[in-house]
Amino acid sequence: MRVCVYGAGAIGGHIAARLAKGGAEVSVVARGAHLRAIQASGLSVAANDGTLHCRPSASDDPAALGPQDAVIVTTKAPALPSVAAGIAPLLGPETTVAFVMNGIPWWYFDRTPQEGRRLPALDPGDAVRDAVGVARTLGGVVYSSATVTRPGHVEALAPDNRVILGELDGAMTPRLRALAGAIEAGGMGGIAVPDIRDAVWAKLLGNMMNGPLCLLARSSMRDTLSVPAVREAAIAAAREVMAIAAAHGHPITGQTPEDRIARSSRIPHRPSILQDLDQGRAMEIDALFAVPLQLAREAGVPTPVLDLSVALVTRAAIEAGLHRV
Ligand SMILES: NC(=O)C1=CN([C@@H]2O[C@H](COP(=O)(O)OP(=O)(O)OC[C@H]3O[C@@H](n4cnc5c(N)ncnc54)[C@H](OP(=O)(O)O)[C@@H]3O)[C@@H](O)[C@H]2O)C=CC1
Ligand SMILES: CC(C)(CO)C(=O)C(=O)O
Repeated sequence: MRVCVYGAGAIGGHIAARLAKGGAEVSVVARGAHLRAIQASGLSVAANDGTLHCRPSASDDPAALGPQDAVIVTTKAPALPSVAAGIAPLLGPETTVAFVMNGIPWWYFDRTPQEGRRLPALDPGDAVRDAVGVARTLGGVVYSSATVTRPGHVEALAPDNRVILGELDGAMTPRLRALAGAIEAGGMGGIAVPDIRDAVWAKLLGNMMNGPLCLLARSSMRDTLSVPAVREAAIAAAREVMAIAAAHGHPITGQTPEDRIARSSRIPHRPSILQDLDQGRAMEIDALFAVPLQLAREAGVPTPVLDLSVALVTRAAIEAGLHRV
């Protein structure tokens, strides 16, 4: 299977290495010093089950990589317009494109009773929709705590490593199973599900519970959540996310806020949105925080803890020049 990972940073680098380990023919779109390091020495991932190393074809020009069986997009949400502008050479008539990212996705209302509704903050001018098309699109969510530690090197040491994929209409199609299987073959969970929106909300629980608080504390999940008052705020935020998800028909089941916080409290990872603030990169404020809170307002769900924490981190992002309203 020919698979290109578009935006092979922390998460994309980890997925690319897993795909290569599983036997897929992998290429990556990357840029800058990270691209040059991959071209020169390959991609290394320090994972919980050992170090992975692969030598994918790598370029910042998708035309150099050509049409694929599948493309996995793993950029940050604010980079999606650049993906829309670049992706055409990777697409053949049958190419699947999986968006494996955090937050509410641009395709959220497609193939639902609200078909036709758009989320302009997530896909300005319908650029991704027009470039990729809904028919090719798979939704995706990833559990992994990953960081690019230096060009060409990713660290992803936490034990929970899974990619969850789904068709937008819930069908369990051969292309969905094939891509999940290619990831699974590399030793990372590759799970095909019939309701990817449930998985989107379950993942958002972690991002909304931890993200704003870690941003305010400028600290890892483990350090931030070690403070009892902060842990209480995180539990309150998690309850708010669960209420929004349930109000939109995607109840988060099988875990309590306390379970989720106990898991996060063990991980010395700086959430990727904090890594963006650290490194001066555009922040995923809309996908992770603003759009979910817009959905809360629409459903009449009160979210006082998130309202305050998100307002503060949005201010910080604007002040840092990493977000625009
Ligand atoms: N890191 C983590 O632990 C987790 C992250 N996520 C989610 O996964 C997604 C990816 O996050 P993460 O891997 O951390 O992000 P990274 O910033 O590490 O990786 C994204 C990569 O895409 C590159 N990129 C962006 N646009 C282009 C382009 N047009 N051409 C070539 N390369 C491009 C970036 O380059 P450059 O650096 O030059 O901008 C960067 O290397 C996000 O939605 C995030 O929220 C989900 C779970 C955990
Ligand atoms: C923090 C984590 C691992 C889960 O909430 C994440 O998704 C991120 O770093 O963006």
